[in-house]
Amino acid sequence: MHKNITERYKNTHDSKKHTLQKNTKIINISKKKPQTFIMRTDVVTVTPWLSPVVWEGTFNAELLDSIYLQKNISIAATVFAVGKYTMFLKDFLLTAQQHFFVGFHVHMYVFTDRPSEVPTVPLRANWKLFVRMVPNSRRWQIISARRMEIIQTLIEDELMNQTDYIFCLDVDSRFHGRWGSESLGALVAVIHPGQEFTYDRSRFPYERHASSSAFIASGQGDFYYCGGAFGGNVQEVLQLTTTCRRNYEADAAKGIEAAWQEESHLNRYMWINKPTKVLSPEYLWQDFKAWEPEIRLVRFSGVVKNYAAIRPNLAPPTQPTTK
Ligand SMILES: CC(=O)N[C@H]1[C@@H](OP(=O)(O)OP(=O)(O)OC[C@H]2O[C@@H](n3ccc(=O)[nH]c3=O)[C@H](O)[C@@H]2O)O[C@H](CO)[C@H](O)[C@@H]1O
Ligand SMILES: [Mn+2]
Repeated sequence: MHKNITERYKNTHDSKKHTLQKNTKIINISKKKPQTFIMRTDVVTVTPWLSPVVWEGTFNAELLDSIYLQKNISIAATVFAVGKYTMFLKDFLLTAQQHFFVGFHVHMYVFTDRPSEVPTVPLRANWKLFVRMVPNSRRWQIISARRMEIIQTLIEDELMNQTDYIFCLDVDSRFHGRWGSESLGALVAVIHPGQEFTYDRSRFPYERHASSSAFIASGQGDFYYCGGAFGGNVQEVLQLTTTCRRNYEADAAKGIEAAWQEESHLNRYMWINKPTKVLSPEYLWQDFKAWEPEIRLVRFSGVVKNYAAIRPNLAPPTQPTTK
């Protein structure tokens, strides 16, 4: 791996001025793209547990691709389109072709109760699309939360030892910019766009009832992460989905549903098991929000939708958040 990278960049080095020690694995690319290494100072770029927080301007996409392409990795993605949400599939899939892991092996899993409504879109050469049946439900909360169980089963039955990474994405969204190898990590969370990333954590809409297994006490927690995009390697995402599913079901058996369903359980999980990579809200913005000054590029964004028209039961979110 290092040999090829070194070769790729060796022409950019002035070997007389920058002599690398024999066999060194440190590659001096700062001469080629110095701007890559001027860290952003307007945003958090590393967590207190030393995981990177990925923003435009903090990474070299070409270098990262050259590292990961050599590994011949495969990436699975899941997207659920149950009931009327099939209307979002076309734009989701078309824009994913343009921006999501371009050049990599991508296996896209579409879960739906209406397979006849899955649009036919031209696929890139190294893409595969799989359509899987799932039941509908009378409550959108259950459709959303059951994703954890279905992803757990998918990994157990099909992806383990076959696929390297998986990302689990909301369908009511479109890609607008690169989402690629910079996002890869063992356990990957995305900072929720609706929660101003500068907020005090006491204002985050974590589940605040101690009776729920998604409970996070006031003063605790790191970031508020979104349920609409998360991922990692298949082993880690199996742990995550298994735990969130178990906790969601344990709550349900007690008649409890956390404030934001599986998103609340995901936040609890990510607080206990720190993500090894955190993606900025560039990786899930919302179309109705103006870009904040910190947002230099929106990569993936939720479309504006009429909740009452497309959800099987009611209703816009009732919580006092910007979700
Ligand atoms: C941006 C973001 O992080 N959004 C999260 C947020 O609300 P959202 O308002 O984004 O939730 P949503 O309506 O998009 O539902 C989540 C997802 O469930 C699927 N779906 C839902 C309803 C339905 O009738 N059919 C269907 O297929 C679909 O893939 C959708 O994208 O909170 C939800 C749980 O409270 C989820 O955690 C969402 O991911
Ligand atoms: Mn959504």
